[in-house]
Amino acid sequence: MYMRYFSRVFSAMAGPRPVVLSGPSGAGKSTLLKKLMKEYDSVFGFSVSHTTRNPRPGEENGRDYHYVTREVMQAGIDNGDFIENAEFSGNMYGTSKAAVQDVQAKNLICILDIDMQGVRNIKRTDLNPIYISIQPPSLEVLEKRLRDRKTESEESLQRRLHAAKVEMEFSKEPGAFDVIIVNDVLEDSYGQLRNALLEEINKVKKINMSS
Ligand SMILES: Nc1ncnc2c1ncn2[C@@H]1O[C@H](COP(=O)(O)OP(=O)(O)OP(=O)(O)O)[C@@H](O)[C@H]1O
Ligand SMILES: Nc1nc2c(ncn2[C@@H]2O[C@H](COP(=O)(O)O)[C@@H](O)[C@H]2O)c(=O)[nH]1
Repeated sequence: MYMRYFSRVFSAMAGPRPVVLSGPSGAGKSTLLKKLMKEYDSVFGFSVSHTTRNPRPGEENGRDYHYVTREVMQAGIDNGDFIENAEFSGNMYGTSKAAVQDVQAKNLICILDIDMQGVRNIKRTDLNPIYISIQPPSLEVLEKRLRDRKTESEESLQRRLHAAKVEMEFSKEPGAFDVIIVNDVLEDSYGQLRNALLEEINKVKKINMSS
């Protein structure tokens, strides 16, 4: 009930439509969204999620994630601070209301990088984002990318590959996503992502120019 009320407040603010990027771990979501935010730094803002997983080398608290303990995360969830949350590969993840609000307050397009549980939960709110699925060319390519990234233990990698099969099936459900991008050649995929968002990008640019 409260979640719906809060979401309605978001919609009523009538800023640009948020964007949800989802798809299997290792498909290339962060790679693509980093390119997008580099090219359009005054157009997009990243919704910084909370997670209980440890930071990877190069990741920064408050920029990539808010790294918290299970106790802190659970307390936030119980307090109603999150729009959605999920358990993924042995860790908790969630989008706080503040994370989205911070971006929307700047009139930027808010990008959420979330798993399929997050997509299902966001669909129950009035956030009304554009849903984009980033898919790998195949499970074999995905495994190679995840192994080459060298961020996962063998156990975590196997969990992520298992989840990936479910995520790949989910993307085929009618109406699950507005756009599906198979991330094979990075520049091609990036072009498709940019095209899919061009209308929203131009809206924000226009608003920024007139203010
Ligand atoms: N088109 C591509 N061709 C080759 N390698 C790619 C391509 N896109 C991404 N990669 C590489 O694949 C790996 C996984 O990409 P990335 O970390 O962006 O995936 P992700 O979907 O954000 O994963 P996670 O959900 O686990 O954060 C990275 O090492 C990245 O450099
Ligand atoms: N439901 C949510 N999923 C999230 C959130 N933040 C990230 N994610 C997804 O988790 C997996 C793993 O991410 P990683 O950084 O550990 O590789 C990936 O699919 C992300 O999209 C969130 O707030 N909610």
